Amino acid sequence: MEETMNFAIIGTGAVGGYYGGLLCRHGFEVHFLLRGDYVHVQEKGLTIDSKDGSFRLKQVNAYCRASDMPRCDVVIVALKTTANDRLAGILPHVVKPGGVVVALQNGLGVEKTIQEIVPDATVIGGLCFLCSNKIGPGHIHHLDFGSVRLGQYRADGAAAGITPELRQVADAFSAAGISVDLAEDLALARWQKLVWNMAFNGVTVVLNATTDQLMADPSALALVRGIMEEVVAGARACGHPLDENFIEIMIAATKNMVAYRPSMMLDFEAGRELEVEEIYRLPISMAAAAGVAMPRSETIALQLEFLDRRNRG
Ligand SMILES: NC(=O)C1=CN([C@@H]2O[C@H](COP(=O)(O)OP(=O)(O)OC[C@H]3O[C@@H](n4cnc5c(N)ncnc54)[C@H](OP(=O)(O)O)[C@@H]3O)[C@@H](O)[C@H]2O)C=CC1
Ligand SMILES: CC(C)(CO)C(=O)C(=O)O
Repeated sequence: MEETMNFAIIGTGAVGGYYGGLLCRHGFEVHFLLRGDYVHVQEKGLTIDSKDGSFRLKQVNAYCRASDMPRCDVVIVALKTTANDRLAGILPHVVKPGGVVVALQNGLGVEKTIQEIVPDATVIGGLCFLCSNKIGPGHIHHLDFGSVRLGQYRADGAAAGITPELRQVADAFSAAGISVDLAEDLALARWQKLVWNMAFNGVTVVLNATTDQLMADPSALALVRGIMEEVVAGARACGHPLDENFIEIMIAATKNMVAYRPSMMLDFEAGRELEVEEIYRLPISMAAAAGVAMPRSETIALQLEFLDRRNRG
């Protein structure tokens, strides 16, 4: 499959536009599904401003209807999770029999949703360590980082190990210049990423402060740390043994990071719906079912829901 592997990008925004753009630039056949930017991208292509080297793709395969797209070997889902209710009308049209779907999204539960829609597909989860933003029609600004951790989904939540499909997708990403590492246990990797996302995505919105401002203030840092402790406890109760010193690793990494607005803060500022369900509600309810309460995270989730409703009228 590798030589002729073709890709569909479902949601050509900060993540889909960036990684899809890199795959396309490398020479892979890539088909982009768009919404608001369709006419612009069909006429003018995609522009990627990147700290690793900017580039323009003058002509791309652009679509506004999934039913017009060819079936692809690898379908990359890069919608906001708030749009995942659209996937049932999209994926059955674009996934080749025996194909692979890669969910490049934050939070929990996204692979389960996808597997239920396309039961015969191999489903892979992708965790993006990326700072990217769509700043105009077909115009992506990649600010920092860019690596992806890929792991294969299993419905029972057990570690799937490193499968041939996982390697094939990783090889294609690497060939396109994307830094990839492989997770033997996708569920563990998703909880690890939540340690950062549950602490920073919501708190930056609620306190209207960037990551560096939170790190510099003892009260905000105590809140961040407290949420991280809850996530580690929740993960452990759900059978994913996160190490206690993982928190210190995340804190140290954030201290060394540039002042940053996580994707949820960017969504809030742009008036977009917040990904509260997958980043907060699902982990909180899974931890509760396993006997662990997450009171700080619950409070942040309630505040986010209020702010989100008010923000979007
Ligand atoms: N941005 C980042 O740096 C990071 C993001 N993530 C995660 O990645 C995921 C994707 O986020 P991101 O790329 O930032 O989001 P964006 O909002 O930038 O991109 C999503 C794209 O999906 C498009 N879209 C929405 N609904 C449809 C539809 N029905 N049909 C076709 N296209 C549609 C949107 O179109 P339109 O342009 O019309 O709105 C938009 O361009 C999220 O889960 C996020 O949390 C994770 C790490 C970092
Ligand atoms: C961790 C980070 C910042 C990406 O690297 C992220 O997941 C987000 O912005 O939501």
